Amino acid sequence: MKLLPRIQVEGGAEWLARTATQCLIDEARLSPKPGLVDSRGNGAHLDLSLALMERSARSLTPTFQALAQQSWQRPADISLRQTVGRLGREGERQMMLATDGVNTHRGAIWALGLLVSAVAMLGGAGRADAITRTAAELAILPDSAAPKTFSKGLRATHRYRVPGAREEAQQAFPHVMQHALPQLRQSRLNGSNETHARLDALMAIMTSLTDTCVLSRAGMEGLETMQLGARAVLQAGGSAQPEGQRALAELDRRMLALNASPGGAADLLAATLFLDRIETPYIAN
Ligand SMILES: CC(C)(COP(=O)(O)OP(=O)(O)OC[C@H]1O[C@@H](n2cnc3c(N)ncnc32)[C@H](O[C@H]2O[C@H](COP(=O)(O)OP(=O)(O)OP(=O)(O)O)[C@@H](O)[C@H]2O)[C@@H]1O)[C@@H](O)C(=O)NCCC(=O)NCCS
Ligand SMILES: Nc1ncnc2[nH]cnc12
Repeated sequence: MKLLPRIQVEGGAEWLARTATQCLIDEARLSPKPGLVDSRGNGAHLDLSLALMERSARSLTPTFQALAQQSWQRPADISLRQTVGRLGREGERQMMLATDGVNTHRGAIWALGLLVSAVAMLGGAGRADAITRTAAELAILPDSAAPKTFSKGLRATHRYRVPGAREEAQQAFPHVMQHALPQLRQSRLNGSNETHARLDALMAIMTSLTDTCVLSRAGMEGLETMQLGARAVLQAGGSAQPEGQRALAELDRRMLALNASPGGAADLLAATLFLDRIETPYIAN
């Protein structure tokens, strides 16, 4: 009997890590995604492939597991923020080792890492709104050990005066909670299959995210192309409809012509799939 809490932590952490990894793999395989790596190919990327994305996702399971173990039933305070930051950076190192130095999942480690920690902080369960609020409590705490380097994302948020990955988490993931999760579930209710429902959820994120990957590669023209194109897909009834499929193919063509890839939106789709599974775990296993 005395061992039960320990078993709960270990079993819960292992399940959360496996689920987070699977959501990264599901996101990578989902097709057709505009500009992104998917089952068809490399999208706008010269240095990425589906095999590399999957290898990267698998390299992150121990990071997610450690995040869950260390966060179990702990409050959002500086001590936990430091632990999560250290584990997140160690995860980035593992990812770079697995990919020979290609940045596949930096934004995903941030978003899913915070969400895995938040579920654990809540004792291994919880509704999506409580989880994202808890993740935000952690994300707004100062990261004293952060390197003082200027990342591509930071440069884009300053240049275009827009929010990026940091703000998305600090605001409790509005693109997941207000756009992607409702769209995922509405498309399922409308009778769409899982692939179309997930593509629609991705479109819902892309209608308004200021994705710093797109901004870095293709500027404001790329961002507007992404947002307008995603709106056109949803206005045509979504990716299950022939007109929506035509709009999606057109968006893919335009994103490739601009060398634009919405890596941040892809990360938030993985985060959406994760929260969806936490709320309905029978889908996952
Ligand atoms: C706070 C951090 C997220 C650091 O953020 P920052 O903006 O300073 O740094 P970036 O390195 O740019 O990483 C941000 C990544 O987040 C994704 N993203 C972009 N826009 C948004 C958005 N609006 N909302 C949410 N997420 C967003 C995106 O990740 C994806 O793209 C990556 C590939 O990007 P890039 O390297 O630019 O690649 P290419 O365009 O292909 O480059 P080239 O080929 O042209 O060279 C890929 O990783 C996707 O995941 C952004 O890149 C956070 O990372 C941090 O502080 N971490 C420290 C550790 C920590 O505290 N962790 C705690 C939780 S575990
Ligand atoms: N499918 C994908 N393609 C390119 N970059 C990504 N970042 C996260 N998922 C991605």
